[in-house]
Amino acid sequence: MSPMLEVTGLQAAYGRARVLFGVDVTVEAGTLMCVMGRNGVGKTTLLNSIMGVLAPTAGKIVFDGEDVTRLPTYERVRRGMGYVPQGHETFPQLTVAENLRVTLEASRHKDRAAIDEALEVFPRLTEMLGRKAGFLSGGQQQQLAIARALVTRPRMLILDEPTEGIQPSIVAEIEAAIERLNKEKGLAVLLVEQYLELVLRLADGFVIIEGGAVRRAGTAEDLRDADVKRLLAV
Ligand SMILES: Nc1ncnc2c1ncn2[C@@H]1O[C@H](COP(=O)(O)OP(=O)(O)OP(=O)(O)O)[C@@H](O)[C@H]1O
Repeated sequence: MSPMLEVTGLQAAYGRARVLFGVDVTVEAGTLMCVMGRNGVGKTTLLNSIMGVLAPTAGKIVFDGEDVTRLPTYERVRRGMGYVPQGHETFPQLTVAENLRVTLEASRHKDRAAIDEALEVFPRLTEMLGRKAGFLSGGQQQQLAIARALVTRPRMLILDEPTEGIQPSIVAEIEAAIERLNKEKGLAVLLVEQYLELVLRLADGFVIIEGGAVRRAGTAEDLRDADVKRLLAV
């Protein structure tokens, strides 16, 4: 079986400032892989490069057997890569329902049932369909951001710190949703996450980025090693 996502030798830079020097990450179908590392090591840069938001300077990105390295972001989304960027981005002036609808209209399938499927994962949003996204709490906005990605019916979810700065009760709901999407619905997940306990519960594997490359990789169990913890310490 070929991997769902295979990233090899990925390099990225902002002008002359090089951030990634050759990152390799593989996500097998149906598994949850976590990307970790201290602040500013380039985790967001990695996800943006994988999605084509940022053009990598070298390397290859293969999604479900197809080389997508040169495809625009929307073509990657069409092929089943669902992206939830850092900072729970939504359209603040639109209602929850409108946020989901514009995503559906931009999707390839345009099947309205996808909105109900996404709401089923986050029932709390069902009570807020008429509310403007800008008036939701941070945690609810994060749920909406994930729900929007789900409306495209992705085969893989790419999530950038979905629990960052979010109240604990909603963090638990978001964790449960990610777990269900991965374990029950079989979605592959690539997750940037600093919350170690959550990673220990959900991840099949991890990579730690340092110095622009993968410094350590292993199973969730290996995250308990003292030297791994040292690589994560701020
Ligand atoms: N648009 C940009 N222009 C120039 N430099 C940038 C830009 N975005 C990020 N950087 C720099 O690239 C490096 C990696 O940033 P990135 O956001 O990818 O790290 P990160 O690991 O995701 O950090 P955090 O955990 O704080 O989100 C940092 O030194 C950052 O200052």
